[in-house]
Amino acid sequence: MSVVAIVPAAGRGERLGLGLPKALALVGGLTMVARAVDGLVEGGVDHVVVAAPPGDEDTVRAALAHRAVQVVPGADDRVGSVDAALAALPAGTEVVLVHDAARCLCPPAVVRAVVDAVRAGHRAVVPATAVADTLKRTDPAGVVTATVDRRGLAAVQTPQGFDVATLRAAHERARAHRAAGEPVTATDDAGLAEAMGVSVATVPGDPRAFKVTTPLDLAMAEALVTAGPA
Ligand SMILES: Nc1ccn([C@@H]2O[C@H](COP(=O)(O)OP(=O)(O)OP(=O)(O)O)[C@@H](O)[C@H]2O)c(=O)n1
Ligand SMILES: C[C@](O)(CO)[C@H](O)COP(=O)(O)O
Repeated sequence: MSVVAIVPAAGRGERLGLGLPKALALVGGLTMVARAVDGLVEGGVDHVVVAAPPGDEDTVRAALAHRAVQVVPGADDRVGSVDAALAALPAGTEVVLVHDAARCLCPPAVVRAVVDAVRAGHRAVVPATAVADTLKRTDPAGVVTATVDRRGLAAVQTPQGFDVATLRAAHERARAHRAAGEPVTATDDAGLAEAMGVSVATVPGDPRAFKVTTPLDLAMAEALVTAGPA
């Protein structure tokens, strides 16, 4: 059974603020996109398709030197970037993972757990962690209006895994909504599958699979790599 990973890496990294696409930022001397791809391959993925910032495809290819990956131009948002990579999936793909380049320290064990759960028959699988903070709703002025019961809530990471037909159908549906002028509000691929009524299973996530979003996250990633395997 062929396992292919799509790596959305086309974001501009505005919140990181380095003036370069986030996937090309270095963590321990290696780009985030290269670290993300290496973790996927170590986790048993057979082939990787990377969605690069349009115009930066060659830079991303150079960052991935010696790795057998396909690089395609991404799009204006994450859903579009994943959709662009989906169009490039090789024939014979059965399990497909979608994994943020920005979650570059995700342990290979999480990748394996997601793949195993799809192979076990789940159409959609996400790594999930417990929510540690108390959650509040606020009004536009920032005043708390309610405390949210966090029991039963989970923070969801990537890689997210799907049987290929499910992910294709979810993105076809999103594309059709967009073509009809309707907004697509899902912030992850599992959300697109949920919108079609697909049941999404969870496997345990890992704190090291955190998304590098801000300069503090980058400093934490650097510190983790310097500290070595935990
Ligand atoms: N048009 C986009 C936007 C995001 N992504 C990817 O989706 C993942 C999660 O996105 P995020 O962390 O929000 O990255 P950025 O969009 O780069 O962040 P920012 O909003 O700060 O610019 C990242 O690996 C990013 O490269 C993508 O492939 N295409
Ligand atoms: C896909 C994701 O990483 C799952 O937690 C997350 O939704 C991406 O969010 P962003 O809006 O692209 O930062």
